[in-house]
Amino acid sequence: MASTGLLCLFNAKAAGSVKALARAGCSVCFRRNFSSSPSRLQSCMSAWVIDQYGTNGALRYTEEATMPSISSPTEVMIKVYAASLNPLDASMRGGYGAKLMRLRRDPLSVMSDDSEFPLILGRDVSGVVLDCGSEVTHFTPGDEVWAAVPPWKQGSLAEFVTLTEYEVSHKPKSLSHIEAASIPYVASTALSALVNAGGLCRDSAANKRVLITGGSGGVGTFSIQLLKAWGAHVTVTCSQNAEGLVRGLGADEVVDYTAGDVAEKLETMDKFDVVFDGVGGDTEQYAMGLLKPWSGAKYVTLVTPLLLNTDSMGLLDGTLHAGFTLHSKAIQNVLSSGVFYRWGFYAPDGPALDEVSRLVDAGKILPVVEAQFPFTQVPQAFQKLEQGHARGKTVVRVAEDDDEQADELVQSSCLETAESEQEVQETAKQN
Ligand SMILES: NC(=O)C1=CN([C@@H]2O[C@H](COP(=O)(O)OP(=O)(O)OC[C@H]3O[C@@H](n4cnc5c(N)ncnc54)[C@H](OP(=O)(O)O)[C@@H]3O)[C@@H](O)[C@H]2O)C=CC1
Repeated sequence: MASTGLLCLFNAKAAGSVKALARAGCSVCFRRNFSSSPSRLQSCMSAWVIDQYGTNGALRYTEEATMPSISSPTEVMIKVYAASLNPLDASMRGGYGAKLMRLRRDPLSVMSDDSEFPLILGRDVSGVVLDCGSEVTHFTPGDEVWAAVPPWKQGSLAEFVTLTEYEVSHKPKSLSHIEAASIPYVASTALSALVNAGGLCRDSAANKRVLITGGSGGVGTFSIQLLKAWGAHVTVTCSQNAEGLVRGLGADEVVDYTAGDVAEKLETMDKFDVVFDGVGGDTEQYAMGLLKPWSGAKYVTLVTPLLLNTDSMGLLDGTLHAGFTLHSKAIQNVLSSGVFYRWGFYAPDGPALDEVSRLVDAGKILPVVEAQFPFTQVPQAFQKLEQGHARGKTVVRVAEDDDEQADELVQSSCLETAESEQEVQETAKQN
């Protein structure tokens, strides 16, 4: 370590604040100096990218990914501390949704050969604001933030990510970056689906009977807690070995879908106001019969054919086909039993995350981190994701906390000093 770095380190420590290191601009202590806008200092960053769609082998680590920049006055640049993985990341790595995402990224791309690669995956971020556009009003550099990165934007498996102010929220103070990164994407999805499609909200959910299928995964573990915080009665389907987890998060009733006919068991229960389906497939067949008829009850599924249709049929035909499927199911169900059939989707919503942040800091929502991996092991994190049977979330530590880094440096430099003092004493003794 350079002596100037050591000097900074001890001055900062003596001043009682290791963060003073970064403010003092002791870039020599760190791999990079993040205390100024990086857009002026560097043009490359570390990231995991894909250059083509494929299996895990398509993931490539590079230190030469293009730095994002603030290209509109409402954008915020974030230094990523932690990211987490969602099933969508593995699907997108394989090309799922490629046509629609490409159009959303760049509407002119359908008429050109411009490639979307290299593409950075990762939908959740917890980090620190580095730079803000001139019209950003809610954030300033240094703020700790969290966000769900829309799938059409470059993701969070990178040192930096740029989002619009509307997509970003202040991170809950009570959570570490690793814990915080486990929440935004599942929270944004659950909120969008439950509120916009399910018609539930803080003021209307009390005593509503809600069934969540797939309660042990990322969306499920968050939704149980959100609905309990809103006063709903929550029934969950999951495997037998996840019962303790979902009950611990507040589920009132749990049905083990691996032990016999799940539909039969659910049919013995009182009917539901909302079924929130994170499993799809057969669930749809029996879920309609579980809802209270002619009472405005809603079935909301996250497992929709929209992106599969646009991938296989093209944008126009795929969208029309998906729209036809949705409308025919919706009409059939509302006419036959007065229940509403709806699709739920992720939607970016920073203000909704502000509300989640308050619930987290009030102790009403806990992060459920099942596994965490260092940034060097992103392919292993994908392997874990693809094994399925999630019990909460898989998180990637993109950067270590500056305090921890500085403390480690302080400790190692103290060690170096102690070792050199010992050497001096030994040399003196020999002389
Ligand atoms: N439309 C949209 O915008 C979005 C859609 N999604 C989709 O929602 C679904 C859930 O997402 P997420 O929670 O992140 O996924 P996870 O992989 O985190 O969780 C899925 C959970 O479901 C459990 N499970 C599997 N089969 C069943 C079953 N038959 N009955 C009950 N539980 C089951 C799994 O555990 P085990 O196998 O051990 O039982 C696992 O705990 C995914 O299909 C995802 O793609 C998610 C986000 C946005």
